[in-house]
Amino acid sequence: MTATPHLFHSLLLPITPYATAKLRDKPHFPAYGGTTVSETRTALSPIACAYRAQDDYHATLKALNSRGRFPRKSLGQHYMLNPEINEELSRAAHVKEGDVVLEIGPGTGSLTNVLLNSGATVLAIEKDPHMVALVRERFASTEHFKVLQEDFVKCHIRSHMLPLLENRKSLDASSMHAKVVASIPFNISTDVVKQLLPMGDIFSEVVLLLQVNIHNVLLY
Ligand SMILES: C[S@@+](CC[C@H](N)C(=O)[O-])C[C@H]1O[C@@H](n2cnc3c(N)ncnc32)[C@H](O)[C@@H]1O
Repeated sequence: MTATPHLFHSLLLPITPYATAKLRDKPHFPAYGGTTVSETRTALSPIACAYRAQDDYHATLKALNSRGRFPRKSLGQHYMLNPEINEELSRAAHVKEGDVVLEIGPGTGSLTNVLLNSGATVLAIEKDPHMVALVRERFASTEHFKVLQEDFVKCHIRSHMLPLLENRKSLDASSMHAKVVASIPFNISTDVVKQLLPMGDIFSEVVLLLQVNIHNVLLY
């Protein structure tokens, strides 16, 4: 079966309020500087605000500074400072409990955090070894996260995804497919799309945040 992946950019769904009750039941992942989400939540109310605040401008800067890192243009390191967009990306792919999600370039892990909180298992491919170390440490407490230090353009994504999906053969047909949700490095956008297009047998949903001009080039 071959399905054409869907690419979203400006077609993201309208922003809706957070499902705070759902978040309360989700596992808590360590945030930067040793603070845990649960600790942040007790200090702040409502819960949704604490959750949002975790990956804002200051948290991202703190995470990068903690490792002496600065965004590198050569790696397309533009970090998401608006947590609502990450929520939108996850929602556009209908990410739910039990899904297997491929993320390309997790960076500081802001989108990863949203995907894990939705109950997904996330396989992330990150080229920068410093960011690999950062997210590996951040999500060390969960078995639902794995990061590989690889160049996505060169990696054999099929061989990474198939074992994850094999484990789910006993489940219903919809769980035989994985999803891609990523805010991708702009400099490899075309290569990423070319690599994903023939993989409709593996991915049921592909939601990528693309630069506007690249989106146009791909459409016309
Ligand atoms: C646009 S940032 C997105 C970071 C994060 N998802 C966010 O929204 O804040 C792109 C990320 O992809 C990584 N990256 C760049 N080139 C890559 C490649 N060829 N393969 C895998 N990851 C790459 C960068 O190091 C960076 O972490």
